[in-house]
Amino acid sequence: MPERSDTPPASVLLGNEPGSFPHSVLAERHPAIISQVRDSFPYDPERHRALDALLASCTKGVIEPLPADAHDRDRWAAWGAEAYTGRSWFDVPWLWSESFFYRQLLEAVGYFTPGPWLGIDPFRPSKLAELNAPETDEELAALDPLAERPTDEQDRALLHGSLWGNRADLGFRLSAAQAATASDTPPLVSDDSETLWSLLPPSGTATLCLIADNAGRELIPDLLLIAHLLTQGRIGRAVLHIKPYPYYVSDATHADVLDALRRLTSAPGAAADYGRTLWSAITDGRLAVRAHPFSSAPLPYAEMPADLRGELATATLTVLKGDLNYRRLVGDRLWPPTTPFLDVTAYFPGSVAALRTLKSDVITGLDARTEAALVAAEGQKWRTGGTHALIQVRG
Ligand SMILES: O=P(O)(O)OC[C@H]1O[C@](O)(CO)[C@@H](O)[C@@H]1O
Repeated sequence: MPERSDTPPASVLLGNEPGSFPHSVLAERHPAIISQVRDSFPYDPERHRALDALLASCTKGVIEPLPADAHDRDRWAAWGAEAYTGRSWFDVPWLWSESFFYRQLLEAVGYFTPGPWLGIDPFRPSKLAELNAPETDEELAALDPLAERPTDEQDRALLHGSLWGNRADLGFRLSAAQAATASDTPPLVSDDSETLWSLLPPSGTATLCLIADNAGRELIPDLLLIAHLLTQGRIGRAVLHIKPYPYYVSDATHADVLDALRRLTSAPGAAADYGRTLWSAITDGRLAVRAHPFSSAPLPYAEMPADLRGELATATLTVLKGDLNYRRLVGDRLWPPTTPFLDVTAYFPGSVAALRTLKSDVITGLDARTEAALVAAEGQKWRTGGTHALIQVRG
């Protein structure tokens, strides 16, 4: 059972308010993603017809059921599909709507259907383009001078690399944390990194669960951070939670982990050392990769199943990456920004940290002065622009 919190729940975000960010995601972003997917591979007419049907459904229609023989139909029923089928995508919880959209998109392209498209990730071309971009080379080259710096600087740079990587911007250059935003408000709106480091002393015994977000230029710095923590003895073991199937365009799957590892091991200089550290940690069991079905559930983590709760309870620290995981961690609700992070995560089965750039309206744990400065400088744009970030920890 979740631990009690005295904070009354705020309203769950829906997508039915024109002009709001959730509405724009459903009304504009989802159709654009369907177009992008159409162009990613030479899909056959049947796949195009299924994409046409999904486009009509998600813009003007209602939520359709999964096929009767879908392998995960019962799971989605337990996650709410029975209650939401037949309703407008805009009138059910936004988190649910968005998550089910990606499930139906995979249905449309035959990802789960025996045949030629089985297991073909429609987002793989864009993920690979990002992984192989010259910017990634530059960012990996920055690891060479970093290797000469004192350990505490490396700690900080790699933590910030993982944090800002969520903006698809590897930030392990030491200046990243000071980079100015458009309004000159601080890039980090909340910074509990000292608590985070205090939870991982270099004793070699800690277990880290890292619940990953995006592939490519976010996953690379996540992996670098894990390699660094293992090398420094701040952790003895890590479990990397990834998605069981392609999700939210760029979310990391096991194939993406393997692509990222190969990218590291084939790079020149220090990057390859990190790659080899990770490769041997996987082969000797110090780094495990796990694709729990709940990783792509349309539900907050407060509703996580008992097996996952048990697993996270044994971790020294669980780090959740990214915006979507943050929404799921604190509940996808329009909290007053000063709602204590400790209250809304009181249910979590162990120490937990969020590393997130701000890309949706949900926010907790701000002090009143920070919130006032952000609003004065940017109105409400700071919530969704991706130019601000946070490190929040419940020890
Ligand atoms: O990759 P991240 O950081 O989880 O961000 C994904 C975010 O993108 C959106 O899908 C649309 O902007 C948000 O709903 C979601 O929170």
